[in-house]
Amino acid sequence: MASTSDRASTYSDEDVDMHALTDAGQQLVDAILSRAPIEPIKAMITSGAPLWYQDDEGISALHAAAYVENEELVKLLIDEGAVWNAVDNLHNTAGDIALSLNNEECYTTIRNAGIRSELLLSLLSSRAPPTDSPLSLVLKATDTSALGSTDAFLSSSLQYTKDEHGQEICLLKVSDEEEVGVMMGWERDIMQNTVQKLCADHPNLGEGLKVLNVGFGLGIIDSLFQALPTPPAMHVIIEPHPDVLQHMREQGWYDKPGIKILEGKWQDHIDSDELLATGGFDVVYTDTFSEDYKELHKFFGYVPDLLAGPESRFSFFNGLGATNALFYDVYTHVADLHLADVGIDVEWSDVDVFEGEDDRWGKTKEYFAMRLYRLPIGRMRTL
Ligand SMILES: C[S@@+](CC[C@H](N)C(=O)[O-])C[C@H]1O[C@@H](n2cnc3c(N)ncnc32)[C@H](O)[C@@H]1O
Repeated sequence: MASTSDRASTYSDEDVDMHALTDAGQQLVDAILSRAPIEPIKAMITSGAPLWYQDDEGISALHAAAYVENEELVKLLIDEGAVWNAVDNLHNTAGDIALSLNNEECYTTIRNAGIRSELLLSLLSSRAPPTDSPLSLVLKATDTSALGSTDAFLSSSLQYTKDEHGQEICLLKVSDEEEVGVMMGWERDIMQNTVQKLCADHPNLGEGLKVLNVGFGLGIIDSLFQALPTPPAMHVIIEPHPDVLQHMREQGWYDKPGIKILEGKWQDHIDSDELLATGGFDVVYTDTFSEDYKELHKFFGYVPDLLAGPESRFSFFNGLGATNALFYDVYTHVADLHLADVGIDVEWSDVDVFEGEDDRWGKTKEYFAMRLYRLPIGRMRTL
């Protein structure tokens, strides 16, 4: 058996400090799970028990407080700097636990902490923090694969094909083993509902709307715009991917009347004279790929200049964070607040994207795990 002095020589001071910290973190989690009174818990936090600690199952103090549904403690932990978006080994945040227990107060406290933190990060990143700042982790695309980097995506090849249900799909080959759907047929309902809400009662529908769509993909939304009772008077599509442009050529999109295709990224065209000379659009929609929230936020800043007037409408594919209920809710609220900042008020509605077909789209649908899609329709606020 090793003597105390042997052990002391085996561990460095840093190891001992780390052990002391993780012990204190574990004691805090255990105390919360055993519903200890709040005063001793406060004392543990004051004496340095780390709120970032997660046990072998990934449970943090905040997860524990959500499990025991202690609203006061959830507030205290958030105020003390608990990490709102830490996930346990089952990929659940504390907010997901509160949601599964129907505890609205705990859930809202954690969700609002997420919204505050994302708004702060976005403010900081708009003032250009160093690119390696840990602060911009959530808003910055750290993924340099074709899934998270536009440059890598644009130099990867895409394949238009049909799935086993006969639906057209557009696939991106990420590696020899993995293919990801850039656009899948299950999104058709979302696109249909979006076009309905953007166009059906638009006062200019009868004379043909002026439409701008960013990102062609399968052309689902563009085909729906073309199928309106009066086809658009002007229909501009911005698309950068060479394989998508080739597909558009093969499908005759370049020859359709009223269609103008701007080849390139929206970032290349958005403040060009060509777009601004249109005098504004009745409808603007954007649904790109491999871009993070920061790019969408930038796009929001151009929308007021793109819209023709108070009847004009804007929508975007609201898919960020949609692998997790809390993240999806946070991104939806952050988008709502950022659009309000540029003078656009959003009406949200729900589209049920499952309709009892949970596994119909298999792995390719993993990026959208929510049952309800939150559909945004924005309009310029009138004074
Ligand atoms: C998900 S698909 C759009 C699907 C489309 N809404 C539909 O109804 O079929 C995304 C498209 O955005 C394009 N894209 C990616 N980055 C872009 C960018 N920066 N500017 C414009 N389009 C972009 C992709 O090449 C792809 O064609």
